[in-house]
Amino acid sequence: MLSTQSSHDPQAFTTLPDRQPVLRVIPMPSDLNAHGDVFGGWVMSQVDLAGAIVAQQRAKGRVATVAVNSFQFKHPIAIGDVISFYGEIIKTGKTSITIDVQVYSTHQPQLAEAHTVKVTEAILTYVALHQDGSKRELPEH
Ligand SMILES: CC(=O)SCCNC(=O)CCNC(=O)[C@H](O)C(C)(C)COP(=O)(O)OP(=O)(O)OC[C@H]1O[C@@H](n2cnc3c(N)ncnc32)[C@H](O)[C@@H]1OP(=O)(O)O
Repeated sequence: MLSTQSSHDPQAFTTLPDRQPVLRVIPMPSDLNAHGDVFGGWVMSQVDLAGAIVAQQRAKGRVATVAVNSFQFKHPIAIGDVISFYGEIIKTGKTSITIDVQVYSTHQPQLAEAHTVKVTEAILTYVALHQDGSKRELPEH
């Protein structure tokens, strides 16, 4: 049976951050696991993309993911939910950029009873690359 609720727990309900998301997508039926919830690997892929968008802006060019430092799935995502990804730089080094990615799921956004739940938190590190794939120093801001 397909899951149609992100979370039944009103205590988990929250509001979206007051800033633009990096990415906003709706999962499709092909993104579900055998139990009808959105597959964790799909979420990880979208989180990697969202973090990479922020890292590329800071690096002013190509980056690669060097580490997934932490990843927590806090609540399931249901098909049809609108998933919003927010990314923030929390650390930079000589060649690396560490991004905190927060993921929110909004159920039935078109209806008055819409609700939003924070579903995932992750921290990833990216490295700035030359076109040949070797690492490079981050540019000044
Ligand atoms: C969106 C995508 O591209 S997904 C693709 C999947 N990712 C990839 O294919 C990347 C494969 N990896 C690589 O090509 C190489 O490891 C590179 C080019 C990214 C890095 O080269 P290395 O010689 O290993 O780099 P090095 O060990 O010096 O680390 C580079 C930086 O990453 C940081 N870093 C390396 N490993 C980690 C880690 N596990 N956690 C956090 N930071 C790390 C280092 O601290 C360093 O940061 P700094 O320069 O800001 O001090």
